[in-house]
Amino acid sequence: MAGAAVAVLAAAAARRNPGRHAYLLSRVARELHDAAAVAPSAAEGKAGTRRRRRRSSSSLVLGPDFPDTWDPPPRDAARSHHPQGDGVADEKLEILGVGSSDGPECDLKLNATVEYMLTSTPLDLLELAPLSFVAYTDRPATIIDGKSIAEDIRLHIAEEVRQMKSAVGHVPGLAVVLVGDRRDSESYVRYKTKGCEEVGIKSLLAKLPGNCTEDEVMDSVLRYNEDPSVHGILVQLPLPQHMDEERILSAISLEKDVDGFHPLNVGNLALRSRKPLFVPCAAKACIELLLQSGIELMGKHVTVIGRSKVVGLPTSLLLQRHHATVSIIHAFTTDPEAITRESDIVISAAGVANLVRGSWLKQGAIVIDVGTNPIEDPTSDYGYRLTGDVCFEEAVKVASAITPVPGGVGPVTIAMLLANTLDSAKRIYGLSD
Ligand SMILES: Nc1nc2c(c(=O)[nH]1)N[C@@H](CN(C=O)c1ccc(C(=O)N[C@@H](CCC(=O)O)C(=O)O)cc1)CN2
Repeated sequence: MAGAAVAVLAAAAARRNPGRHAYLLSRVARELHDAAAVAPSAAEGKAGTRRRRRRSSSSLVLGPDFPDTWDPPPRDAARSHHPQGDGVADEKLEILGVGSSDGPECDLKLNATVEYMLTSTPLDLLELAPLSFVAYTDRPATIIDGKSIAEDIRLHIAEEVRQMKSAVGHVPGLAVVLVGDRRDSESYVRYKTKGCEEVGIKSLLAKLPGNCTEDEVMDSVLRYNEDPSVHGILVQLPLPQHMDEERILSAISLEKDVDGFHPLNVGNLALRSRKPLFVPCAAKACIELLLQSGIELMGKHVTVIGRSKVVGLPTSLLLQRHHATVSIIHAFTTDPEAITRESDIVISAAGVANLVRGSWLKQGAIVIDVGTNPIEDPTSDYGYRLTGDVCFEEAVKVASAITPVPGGVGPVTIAMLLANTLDSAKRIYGLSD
């Protein structure tokens, strides 16, 4: 909302409710401040450089509400994106053969190396190239720095939490239900608790043994539903096999469902005429990373790999709300490479290490890697390390922008959870914009 419009609303609300007055005025100041900030694009600067970003508000994340008329889309929106310039004519490309191999990371063999001076567009080149060849540019992709984006978002949330505290005397509260002792789940819950501490959100944890009953989990959820100091509730997934996940997630109060997994929130995300109260955090993180990198979604061909409730499904629904053309790839898809090779943007949430090879990508594609897969690594202190779904060392040579693992989608996912918890508390205290 424009700063001036917020100012008018703030003045009107102040007459009705002086308690909101100070809060809304500080929001006006922030809106005006944000309006002056320049939204960066991946085209600007090198990865990792600190710069001011405009945070995408919840309504921006849900996408613009345009009707489905079948007029041709604006030309700009449909053009393919290359953050480091419009097209790569005259750019030197290395054409590398791909075959079986002893490559270090992604089992890549380079059979032949041919250098071309490219005088046409990358697409033309790929059409001319034999299928078994992949074009690698000598200009590596921009690395989208999720850690730094998450840090900016947390600073913004911390400021809003302080304002809430002085306006209504309360801070947002997040309750987590953790069942069992999976090491990965325990780490993710630790990140969530630490994130809460950093921004001033109160966190509560119900830790239950893996052999507890479904009703004990339900009791924790129902207790948090009734607790007025709790504005967000999540049940860490996966739950042990013997539990009915859908029953438990449906028991979370719709107004506190900060993971957005309640069937009504998922349904409202799927229906374009409706607004869900919450959007799942990883899906929101993918869109946030793309928008903050200045990447246009309307009219783009985006392929989502995976269709889980946690990432793939909500991401594909959210992308449609942004007017992207969405392909969904899953374990039964025949020839997934053929689909990804046609895509402007590839978002992978398959949970399979190094599934997406360089040869799966179109030159200049944007790659968002949601996978965090543990793979054996005797050189690491833990005996394993995390790797994404995408073979980074190959993809970085083909893509124009890519998220790393770790340090890409993960930290922004946690930041989105904090943002959802703040939004929930604002809604409950009548402080929403
Ligand atoms: N109730 C939920 N359960 C699960 C969700 C979820 O959103 N809600 N998502 C995943 C796990 N997850 C959050 O819960 C999650 C996964 C990974 C990260 C993250 O920050 N990863 C880091 C690397 C982690 C490391 O080094 O250990 C990164 O990518 O940089 C955050 C959250 C399944 N369950």
